[in-house]
Amino acid sequence: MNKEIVVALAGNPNCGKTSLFNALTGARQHVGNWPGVTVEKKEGKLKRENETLNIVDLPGTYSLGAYSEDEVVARNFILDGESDVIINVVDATNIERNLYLTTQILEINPNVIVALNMMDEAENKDIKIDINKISKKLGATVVPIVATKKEGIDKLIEEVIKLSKNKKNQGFKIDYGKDMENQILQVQSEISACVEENSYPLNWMAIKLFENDNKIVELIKSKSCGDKILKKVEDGVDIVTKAAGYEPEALIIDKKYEFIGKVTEGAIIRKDENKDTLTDKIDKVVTNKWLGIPIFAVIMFFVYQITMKFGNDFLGGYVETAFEALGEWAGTMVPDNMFGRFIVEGVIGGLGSIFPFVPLILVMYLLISLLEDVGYMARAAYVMDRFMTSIGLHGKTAVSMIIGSGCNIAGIMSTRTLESKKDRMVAILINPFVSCSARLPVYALFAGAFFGDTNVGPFSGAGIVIFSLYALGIIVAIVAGKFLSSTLFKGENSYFVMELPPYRIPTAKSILTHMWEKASAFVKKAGTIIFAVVILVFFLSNFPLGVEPGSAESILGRIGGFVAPIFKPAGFGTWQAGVSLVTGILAKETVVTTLGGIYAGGDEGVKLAMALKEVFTPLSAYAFMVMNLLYTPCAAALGAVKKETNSVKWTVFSAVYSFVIAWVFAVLIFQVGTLLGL
Ligand SMILES: Nc1nc2c(ncn2[C@@H]2O[C@H](COP(=O)(O)OP(=O)(O)OP(=O)(O)O)[C@@H](O)[C@H]2O)c(=O)[nH]1
Ligand SMILES: [Mg+2]
Repeated sequence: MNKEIVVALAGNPNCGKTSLFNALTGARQHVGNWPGVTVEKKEGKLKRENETLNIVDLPGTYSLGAYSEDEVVARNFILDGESDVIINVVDATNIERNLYLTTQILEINPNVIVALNMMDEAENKDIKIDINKISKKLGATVVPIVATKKEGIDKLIEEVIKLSKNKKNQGFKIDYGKDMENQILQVQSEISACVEENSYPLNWMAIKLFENDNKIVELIKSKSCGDKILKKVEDGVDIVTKAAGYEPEALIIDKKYEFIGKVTEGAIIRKDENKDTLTDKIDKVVTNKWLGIPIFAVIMFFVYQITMKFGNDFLGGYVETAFEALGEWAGTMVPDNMFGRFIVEGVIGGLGSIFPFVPLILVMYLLISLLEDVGYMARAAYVMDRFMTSIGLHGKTAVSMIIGSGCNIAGIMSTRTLESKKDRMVAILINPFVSCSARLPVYALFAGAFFGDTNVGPFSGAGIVIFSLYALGIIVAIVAGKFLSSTLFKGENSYFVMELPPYRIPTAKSILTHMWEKASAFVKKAGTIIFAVVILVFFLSNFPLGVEPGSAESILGRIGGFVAPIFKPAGFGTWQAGVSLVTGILAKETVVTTLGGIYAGGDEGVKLAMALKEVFTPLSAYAFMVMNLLYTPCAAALGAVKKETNSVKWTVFSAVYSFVIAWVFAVLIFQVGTLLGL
């Protein structure tokens, strides 16, 4: 049997690596039109005749001198020589800058095929590229592709297999000039004299030492004669600095760009370089200093309006009717005993209370992935970013918050792009305040019941309420972030300018893929954790045997009764609300299924929304929604906090401090509201 060919996909952020990965392997990894979407490596297989290619999608990186966790993943994979061939994905509209990484990769591993991606965009922009010329001067095969349309993929695979059978050992060398080369040689021989086994090419290690590359410096330090080598480097730095007028670190970068200049010279012809593109024109407005944030707010306002009107009132209505009919039908079919009630009240009542909200979640995801794929979300992150940097928070935090508005777990994971540990901790701890899609059903249920009939002009009152919660979540996150970073996580402000991708017309396929992903993720969640909670709630509300099912005397009632007093000052001190918040920690959707399960046990045919109107007022309902917005993250999100912080202490902190903040807000809203006579 043939050995698998390991192929790494490396390239700058947002150049289309994951799109290519999906095209090669048939996977459905998340693609998004902004930098930093992929934060960990993903593997997939591709079979071609009698070859098996093991393709590895890596996070994007501008260079191999990486600092943030996602970049380190890419860097280590390339440096550790784990791949037979590296496909270096290069954005054809931005070749010069992308080639900087290419030169770095080639220096460590000459087995590189350049996949010149986004050829369609280059064509649209009238960029003419002489591929042969570039390929020849670079000394690597260049294959033009369009990852999203699977163009050029076959040729690419062919070249990869060809190279894997005929691997190069050496071959790429940039001339750093006489003085520099001389010093590199000397350090090189110093290394070879005393470091017995070398994991990397000597020449490369010497260059990295002059580049002051952390990892290699550390590696050398760990050797017995490390100090001697580093002294040699230090001397070399002085000599080169004197001769060249500037430090080797800068000189090496310079020479790389000089090389890139030669590679691209006469091979790329651009038209109208100074003309403002449409992207520039739109950006002047949407990233405007004063208009940026209001525009973002207006867009999100409409997202929640459409979500409520179309997703909830329109589509959700059908699902609800279907489940009601199912419940009625099942009611006539099942025996009149515990089992029958389990089916009708437990399963259909419980799960049936959440399914009408599925279209709502999907519509929101549809809108968010549209905004993401078009490139707007990157602008939203950019304007929020500017604001957050201005109050002393790290920029990339905004990106993780925007990703968190789909799912906090993804948001928390995306903080891997933050370089400083302190910034990252802050970003992780505040992420759950940003409202995620799992909390939407809770809002939709309550906002629909209490504010559904109030319209403000053409706008849905429930939609406005939900938008206000989203905005509140972001504000609380920012304030908490400011607080944490000026108390527990004091540190230097790191500066970061976000790169804006061009606007792109999203493909129907990518949007549908997102939808499909979300829908199947939801079905999976409904079939596992949510279903488990539904069953648990049913049994706990029916035991001990002999009590009135779903009463305060049941086990469920007693658990709820135990926590309920805490929420009395917030206006929802019922055992039912209390217990739903407890189960909500398992998965936020189960707040709805728990209430559904409990109130389905009451009067025949009473709809959940009706039942809630008996026990909540609009004010206490709003306080309850705010509680849901801000309190303890769900178990899976806490799991992500644990994984990313690697600390039980901070995970517990995250669970507790958000609960306290949520409680304070809920109580304040209820008490102040009551004083105002609401
Ligand atoms: N027009 C066009 N768009 C493309 C092509 N390849 C990728 N894209 C788009 O470019 C954006 C980025 O694609 P990704 O595949 O997520 O890029 P990536 O390199 O994995 O990005 P990171 O994981 O953030 O580093 C998405 O909006 C894609 O739809 C292409 O060949 N042509
Ligand atoms: Mg990616």
